[in-house]
Amino acid sequence: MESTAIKLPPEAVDLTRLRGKNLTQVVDIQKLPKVLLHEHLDGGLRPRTVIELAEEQNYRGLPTRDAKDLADWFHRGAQRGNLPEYLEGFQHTTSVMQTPEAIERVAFEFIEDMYEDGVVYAEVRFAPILHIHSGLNQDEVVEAVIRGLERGQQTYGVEWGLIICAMRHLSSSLEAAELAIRWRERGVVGFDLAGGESGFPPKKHVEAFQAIERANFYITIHAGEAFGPESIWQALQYCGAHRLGHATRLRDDIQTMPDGSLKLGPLAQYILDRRIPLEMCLLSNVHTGATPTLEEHPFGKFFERGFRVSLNTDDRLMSDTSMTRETKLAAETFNLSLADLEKLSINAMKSAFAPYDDRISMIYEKIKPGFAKARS
Ligand SMILES: O=c1[nH]cnc2c1ncn2[C@@H]1O[C@H](CO)[C@@H](O)[C@H]1O
Ligand SMILES: [Zn+2]
Repeated sequence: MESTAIKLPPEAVDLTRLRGKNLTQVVDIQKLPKVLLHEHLDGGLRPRTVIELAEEQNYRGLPTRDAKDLADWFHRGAQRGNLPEYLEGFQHTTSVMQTPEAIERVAFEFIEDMYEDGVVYAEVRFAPILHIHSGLNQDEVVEAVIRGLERGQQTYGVEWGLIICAMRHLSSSLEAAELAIRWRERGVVGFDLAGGESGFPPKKHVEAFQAIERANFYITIHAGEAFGPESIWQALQYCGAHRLGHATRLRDDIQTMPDGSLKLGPLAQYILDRRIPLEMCLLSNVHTGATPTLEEHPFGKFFERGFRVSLNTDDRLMSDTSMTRETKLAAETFNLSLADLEKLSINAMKSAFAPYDDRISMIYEKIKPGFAKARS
C-alpha cells in the first residue's frame, strides 16, 4: 500500500537537526519566543533617548550629543575588562532618569524594545536610590517605572516583572528590601544586590535578605561575576538567594577531567542538585573580564551538564546587545540546536519570579507554540 503521508522538503525535515551557524542562518532567532530575567533598566536606554532626556533635564555631563558617537562611547567604556569601569557609564544613564516622565519613558521603551526583540516575558531591575537626586522619593520612582511598564504591556502584550536592586557599596539595602515588599502587589517580583562585587560581600546585607525571606518574597544576587565561588556561596548560604546573577566563576568549583567529564565541587553540586537558576550574561562577561573570551565562557559546559542556565542581556546599551544577539552568539559559539534554544527559554520561564500558574501558561501558550511554529 502506498503511503499517504505528505512528503516534507528536505530542509524542513533537517531543521530539527541543525546546530550552530547552520541553525542561525535558517531560523529567524528574533522571532523565537525568548525570556529575559536579567536586564538593568538603567543599562538599556536607547542612545537617542539618553540625549533627549539630558536636554530636557538640563544635564550637561554627556560626552557627546551625537547618538552614534554616544553609543560608541558607552561600548568602549564598558569593554575595558573590569567591572568597576564597566559600571562608570551608569552615572550618565541614572543622571537622565530623575523625573517621573523620564523614568516612565525609559520603562515604556524597554517594553517596546522587548517586543521588537521577540521577548515574551522580561524581568527588569534597577536601584531606586539612584533616581532621587531631583527630589523624587523612592516610592515615586518605582511608581513611574511601573506606569511605563504597564503602558508598554497594554500596547505590546509583553509580560514583565520588576526587581528592586540594593547597591552593594551602600548601607541602605534594608530600605530597598522594604520598598520591594511594599510594591509587590503592583508588579515588583523580587530583590537583587548589584554594583561592584570585589570588596563588597553579600553577607553584609543579610538583614535585608532576611526581611525578604520573612515576607515569603524572592531573592536574586549578582554573584561570581567579579569575585570567586566564595561570593556565590555567601549569596546562597548566608543570604538565601533563589537565583544567581552571572555565577560565571562557579567554573572555579568545577574540574575538567582528562576524559572531558566534569568533576563538581560541593558548591557546584549543590547548585546543580537544587536546580538553582543561573542568569548568565555572555557579552557582558566578556566586557567585564569575567571570561577572557566568549569561547572560554563556561555557559556551554554548564548547559551540557544540566545546570539551570538562561541567556540574558545584563545591559543592552553598555554591552551593545539584545536577546536576539545573545541567543545567536550562544547558538553559534556552543553549537546549539533549536531544541536547545527552546530549553533555554523554558529554563528561564521556569525560573522567573512570576507566580507558578503564570509561568506554566507562558510556557504552554507562548513558548512551546512559538517554537512549534518555527519548526513548521
Ligand atoms: O553586571 C553588573 N554587575 C553588577 N552591577 C551592575 C551590573 N550591571 C549594572 N549594574 C549596576 O546595577 C545598578 C542598578 O541597575 C546600575 O546602576 C549599575 O550600577
Ligand atoms: Zn547585572
